[in-house]
Amino acid sequence: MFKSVADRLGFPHSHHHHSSSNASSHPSSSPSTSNIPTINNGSGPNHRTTLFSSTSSSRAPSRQQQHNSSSRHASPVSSASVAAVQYHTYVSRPTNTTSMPATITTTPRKSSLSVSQKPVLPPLSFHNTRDNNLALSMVNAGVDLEDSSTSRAAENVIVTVRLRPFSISELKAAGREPMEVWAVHDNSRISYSEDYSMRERRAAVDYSYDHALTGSDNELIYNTSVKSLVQSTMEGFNGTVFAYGQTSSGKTYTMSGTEKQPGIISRAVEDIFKYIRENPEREFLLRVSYLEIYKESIRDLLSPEAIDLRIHEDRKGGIYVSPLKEEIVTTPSQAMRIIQRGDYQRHTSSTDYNAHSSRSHSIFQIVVESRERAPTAPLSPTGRKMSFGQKSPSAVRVSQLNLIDLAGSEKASSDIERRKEGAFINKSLLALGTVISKLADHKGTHIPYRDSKLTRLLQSSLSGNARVSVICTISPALQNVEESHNTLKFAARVKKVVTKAHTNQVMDDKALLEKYRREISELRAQLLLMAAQAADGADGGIVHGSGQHVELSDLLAKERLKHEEEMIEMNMVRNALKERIDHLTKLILTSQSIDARTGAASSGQVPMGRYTVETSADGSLMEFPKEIETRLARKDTIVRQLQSELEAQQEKVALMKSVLQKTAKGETVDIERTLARVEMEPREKFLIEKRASIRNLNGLMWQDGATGSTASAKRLSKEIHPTIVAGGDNGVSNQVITHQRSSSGGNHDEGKDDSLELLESEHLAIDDEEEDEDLMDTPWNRAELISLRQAKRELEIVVIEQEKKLEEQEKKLEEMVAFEDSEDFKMLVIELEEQREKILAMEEEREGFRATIAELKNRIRKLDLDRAEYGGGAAVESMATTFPATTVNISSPPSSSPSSPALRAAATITNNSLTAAASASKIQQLEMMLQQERRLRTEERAKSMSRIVSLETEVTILKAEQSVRELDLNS
Ligand SMILES: Nc1ncnc2c1ncn2[C@@H]1O[C@H](COP(=O)(O)OP(=O)(O)OP(=O)(O)O)[C@@H](O)[C@H]1O
Repeated sequence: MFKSVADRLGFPHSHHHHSSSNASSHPSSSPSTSNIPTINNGSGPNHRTTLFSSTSSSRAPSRQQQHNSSSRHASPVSSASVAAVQYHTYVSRPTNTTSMPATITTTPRKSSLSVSQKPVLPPLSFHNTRDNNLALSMVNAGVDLEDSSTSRAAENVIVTVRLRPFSISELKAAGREPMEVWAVHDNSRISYSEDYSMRERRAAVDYSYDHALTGSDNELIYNTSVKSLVQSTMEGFNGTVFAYGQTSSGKTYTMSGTEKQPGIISRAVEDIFKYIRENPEREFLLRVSYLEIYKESIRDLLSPEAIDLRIHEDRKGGIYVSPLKEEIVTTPSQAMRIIQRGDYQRHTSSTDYNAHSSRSHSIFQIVVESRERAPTAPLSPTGRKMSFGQKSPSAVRVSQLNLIDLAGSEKASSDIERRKEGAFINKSLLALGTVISKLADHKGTHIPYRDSKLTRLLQSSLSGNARVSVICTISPALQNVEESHNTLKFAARVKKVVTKAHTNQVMDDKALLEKYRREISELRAQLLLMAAQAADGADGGIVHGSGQHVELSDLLAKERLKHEEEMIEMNMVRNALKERIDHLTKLILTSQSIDARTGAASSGQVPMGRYTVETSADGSLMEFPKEIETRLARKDTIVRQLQSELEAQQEKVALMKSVLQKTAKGETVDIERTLARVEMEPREKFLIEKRASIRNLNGLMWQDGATGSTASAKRLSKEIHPTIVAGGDNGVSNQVITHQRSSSGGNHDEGKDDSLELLESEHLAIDDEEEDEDLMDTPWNRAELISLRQAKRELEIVVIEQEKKLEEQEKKLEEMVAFEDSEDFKMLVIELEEQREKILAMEEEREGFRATIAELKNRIRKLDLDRAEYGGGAAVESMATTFPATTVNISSPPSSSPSSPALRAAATITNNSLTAAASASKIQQLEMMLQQERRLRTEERAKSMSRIVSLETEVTILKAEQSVRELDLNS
């Protein structure tokens, strides 16, 4: 975060300092006059030397630098007045100019400088590359080459105290009427409330700040305390905003806010883009980084896996963190997404005091590069001279905005881990307090920035070249009064710290804006050069005399071919160049591009891809966009592969699950077939992918032919499909298309197999050594072409194999489908239905029998009971009604009944027992019959069941095959 910026902004490590503060934040002091900035007319210490130059000048110029140096430029006093200054020239001035103090003005805005205030420059002259470093060192020494670097007047840190409302838990703890400890007056003073000082008998206190605010309105706090600082960041001055205060006092609420009350960070981001929109005369490049200091170690919130982030200091005293990821942003939403990503990584936990307590200090940084927009240079075929006569581009202004959410100080926590974190937090806040006290003293004593990572990182801002706004948050609760009072004291001390921001101008490759613009220009020039060459070629520049008949015409044909091949290559290069130009142009923001992009965003388009910049250990930007892009692309491919693999696995699991469920339900499933189906799907996908890549390869080889170079296309096609092309002199592309269609499947005409086989054998037979030497001599990269062909061949073979397999499967399926349509199948289904009905009927019958048996058993039991109690007459009677025929036979005729009651009784008993015995045997007989019947039924039922099962199996198989077939057809 501080790396390249600090590097760029280079603050010396001097323990300087500041003009005395006029802050009057002392207890019981009268309202402050601190808002009036100290005016420093430039006699103050000039402690900025921009690091850029020092770093670059100390290095041997790289090839790129050497090359660029020819287009590096330092513009004169007023760029408009010297429109004739050439882009490739730079200004030379006597060396003593470098010792010239920066022009200091009391006007904060750079644009208000008048020409007369600037040092008078000697006439321009041309220089070699080495002189460029001189120009740079002047920038570093604070002398801007276009117009002098602008300084703001020295000013005190802007201090705002924010008293938040009672939280629900505080209200609960305090009962219905919590005591107001603090009273805010005139939006700038804060004192004990009368209530509190009377009840607690406390001596009155009265602090004055730039602003003292209450309530929950984040817009208000942004507008009063931060907005102007963001504005000046856009104008080229560094800005740092931090929230300081006890845990749960409202720092995160202030910096990040909520959905309804967006905090300072998102408002600043919005404002930055608004500024770009409203300033069409400049172009901008924004990049952001986000880090946290957790337990005294630094973590990159945008690249959490990065380890060993360290604070470095360059020779000029600039502080930076490395390695640290910076991402270029082109829309507010992109910036917000990055912040969200970082927030997600941040250490927060629930503590005794705050459910979402920030356990780390976080620093979000936006680096703003900007420059006056040069009118688009007319393109010249010679490239390097393209800017000749143009208005020279101005130097790049670089500034940074740091938005810092500190972790809150707290009393000992009940949780051990929290207590450990708390110790780190308190220690670094103590270090911050000490640094602030020393800075506020203005005694020039040693400032212990190195006591903590936090103070070390804030060193650049606190030691001078930044506008600083501190928001001190306090809780209204009685139990926090001591902590709140400490915060107010800290706020009063900070108020005394004075800083003096100045714009930082860079004319170096470290300003990405400059680098990208230059690259764009160079690419454009290359494009033009190519166009010119192409035009030359088209003019027939290859005709070498005439009259030598056959040999010459041969030569001519060869030359033409070569030329056409060169055209192919040029087309490719041109496309690559255009793409790169497009890409770089997108990164540079102008009011128009922002508008266009917002339009695109609102129509749901993604404006652009990710773009990151990394920093090397020495703080210089290592910018390998292409490498990063390829790395990202590679990563993306891997992710895609993994995703499709995952999907395939998930599908498998789902299928197996459904199979299991079916089996659990007792349904029959053919596991082998299901597995086969599962295995087949990825293969299908693979096949489709392979086909697509073959098409791409073909496309790559043909597309240039289509743009006019038919001869070379023919040659290429000959290389790849000799037999196909051999026959036809015209309609090459048609043939190719036909071939592609037949090989891309879906069309199963007779010719297909033949052509595929032909292709296969052909490819297998082709030997690279035998290839047309002429073609290989073309600008096409020989190795690349060979490997391209190799890849194509391999892919085609794979496709052929896969297609064969597919076809076999299709055949099988067709057979199955045919069977499904056949009479046999219909009969099977009918039979199945009949069997089902039979089983149902049998089951009903069985139920009837069961009822009868139950009835019989009941009666037997009753009979037995009757027999035991009364001899069983009633039972017999009831038996008689049930089985009349048997009863008649068993019972004796009524006429033979004995006359005497005793005899009659005896006879009845005998009769009854006889009847009972008879009916018992009858019952036994019946039961046997019943059992036999039951056995029969069971057997029959088992038979039907097994038949049903086998029929059902067959139906399941058929259905599965049907669906596989559908899948095939669909794919
Ligand atoms: N001005 C305010 N208006 C309304 N609610 C607020 C305000 N300030 C803070 N809060 C609420 O108080 C609670 C604590 O605030 P916050 O998390 O911002 O504290 P913090 O100082 O960041 O604490 P820590 O140092 O533990 O992270 C949150 O629920 C927050 O929404």
